[in-house]
Amino acid sequence: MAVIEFQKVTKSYGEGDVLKGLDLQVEKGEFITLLGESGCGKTTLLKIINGMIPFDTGYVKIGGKLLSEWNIVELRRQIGYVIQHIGLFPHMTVAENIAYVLSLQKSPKTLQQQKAEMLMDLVGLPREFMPRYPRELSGGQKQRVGVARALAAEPEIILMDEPFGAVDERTRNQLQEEMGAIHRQMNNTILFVTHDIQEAMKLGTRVVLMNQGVIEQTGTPRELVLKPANDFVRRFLGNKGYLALLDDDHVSRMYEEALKSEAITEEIPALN
Ligand SMILES: Nc1ncnc2c1ncn2[C@@H]1O[C@H](COP(=O)(O)OP(=O)(O)OP(=O)(O)O)[C@@H](O)[C@H]1O
Repeated sequence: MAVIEFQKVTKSYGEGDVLKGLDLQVEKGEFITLLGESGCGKTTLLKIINGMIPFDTGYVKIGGKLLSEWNIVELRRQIGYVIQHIGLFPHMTVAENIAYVLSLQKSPKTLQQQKAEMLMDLVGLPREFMPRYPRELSGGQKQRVGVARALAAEPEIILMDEPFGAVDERTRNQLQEEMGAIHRQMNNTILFVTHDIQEAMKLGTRVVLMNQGVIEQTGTPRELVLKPANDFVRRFLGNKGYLALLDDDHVSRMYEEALKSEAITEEIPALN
């Protein structure tokens, strides 16, 4: 059973449809990267999932249950949400921010403390940061707290909207590595919005490439590059898709082999 299911979903903010009959099924444990140009509807899709934006027609199921049947507060507590400017609570310490959902659930203080410690280790934050306030953290550290906070209630689904867009490149790379490791360890279902091809290719077990409210292609990074569904995909990825794949040693080796094999050489996009 799909954890998230969209069937012919449309959404308009007034003029024209921003989502145009979108179908998407996400299985448990997938790391989906939602890729596409600014304004193509990525954030809208994401916010429909946690009920922050209503849709017009079609249906959406979360955990097999129609969105309309969910108690929205309960739903949101089961879905972690991480955004670019993370919105940590400024008057709460790092530990309190991380344990926020647990405190709402009235879980015992000792458990909150243990959970916060475990999550700080997981996202690579030194424990001595626990009593600090958000204003005393760097951008990358704030994002780590944001990720830890989103993980605290052990949500099945985590939505991430350009979470690493505002940090420097080195920190961004580190955060990407860590997110990949967290996903491998926790095996939750992640939907991650980005307009950065490199990031989408690096993180996604499956990439969903959107364009003006429709999905042009979904597939593994490799499938998108080797078997682009249409000219849009081919143009969008261009050399960047190919080069992003080459960043991964393993895929790079597969490519070397593929380049030697006449059978699929033609499917590899030209590098000029
Ligand atoms: N509340 C709103 N009212 C009116 N139009 C909106 C609203 N929110 C989004 N839109 C429009 O809907 C379209 C899709 O927006 P959305 O934020 O989903 O795109 P996106 O792919 O996430 O873009 P970006 O990468 O720039 O964040 C855009 O044209 C945007 O201007």
